[in-house]
Amino acid sequence: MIECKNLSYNYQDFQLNTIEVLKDISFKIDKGEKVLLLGINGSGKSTLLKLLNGLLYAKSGEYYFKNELVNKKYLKANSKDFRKSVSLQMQDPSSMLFNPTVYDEIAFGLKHFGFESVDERVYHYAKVFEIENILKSSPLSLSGGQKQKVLLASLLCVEPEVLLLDEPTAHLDPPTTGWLVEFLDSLDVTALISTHNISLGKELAGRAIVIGINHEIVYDGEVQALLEDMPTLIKAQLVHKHKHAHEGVEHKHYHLHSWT
Ligand SMILES: Nc1ncnc2c1ncn2[C@@H]1O[C@H](COP(=O)(O)OP(=O)(O)OP(=O)(O)O)[C@@H](O)[C@H]1O
Repeated sequence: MIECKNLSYNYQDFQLNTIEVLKDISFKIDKGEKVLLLGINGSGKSTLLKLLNGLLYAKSGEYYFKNELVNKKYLKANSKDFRKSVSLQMQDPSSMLFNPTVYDEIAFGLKHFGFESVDERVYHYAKVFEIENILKSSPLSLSGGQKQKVLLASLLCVEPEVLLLDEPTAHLDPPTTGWLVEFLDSLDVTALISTHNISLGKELAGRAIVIGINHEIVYDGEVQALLEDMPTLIKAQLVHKHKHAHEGVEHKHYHLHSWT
């Protein structure tokens, strides 16, 4: 479904220095596969998701979607189909909510992509995400968790084939996080899910891709094997040290659990 071959990307800072953020990234994701995307702050996860959503173009290397090379020419010719098929949830939900009401927000994509029974679908997804009571509210007046739910409802209602999720549980409370994890598990969709909450790893996906501190892939394999691979976790800085006591003896050692 998705294939990246030797993708690289860089930005320029305000002094026009080149900043490498993705180096020689290669992987394949099959249809229906759910994959975690892990890496420290600034390792390049959001940039990779934007490349896969066609918001950015690779500086070198190739990106194939359903065996088609995704470049400017492809996107010009297939923009609508591609946008309907590949949905990106950006890290900050506020940056993606622009309609006057929650109802309009969910209906927007449905109307844009020519779905029938828009009203019925909006109410269906509002029910699924338990946001029926805020359909008339302005998205900007909502809490972080409510915004996240509205955004996910507006993306999922057009039934994308690929979901690119950038920290989908970031604004959610523990019960809503649990609900979302189960909900994603129930979806028959291909997904690449960026998260810092490694403790949710096994619930979210079977496979993990880890981008290391040098912006290269340092691991691509089973989540469970990664969780048992302390040298790789330390190398990619996916574990933390903090002080705590066992039987009254205070000490520090590496921990995998999330802080949240
Ligand atoms: N538009 C931009 N212009 C210049 N530099 C950028 C831009 N967007 C991101 N960067 C830089 O690229 C690097 C990778 O950023 P990116 O957001 O992809 O990382 P990330 O792994 O998603 O981080 P986080 O876990 O903090 O969300 C960072 O150093 C960031 O400062």
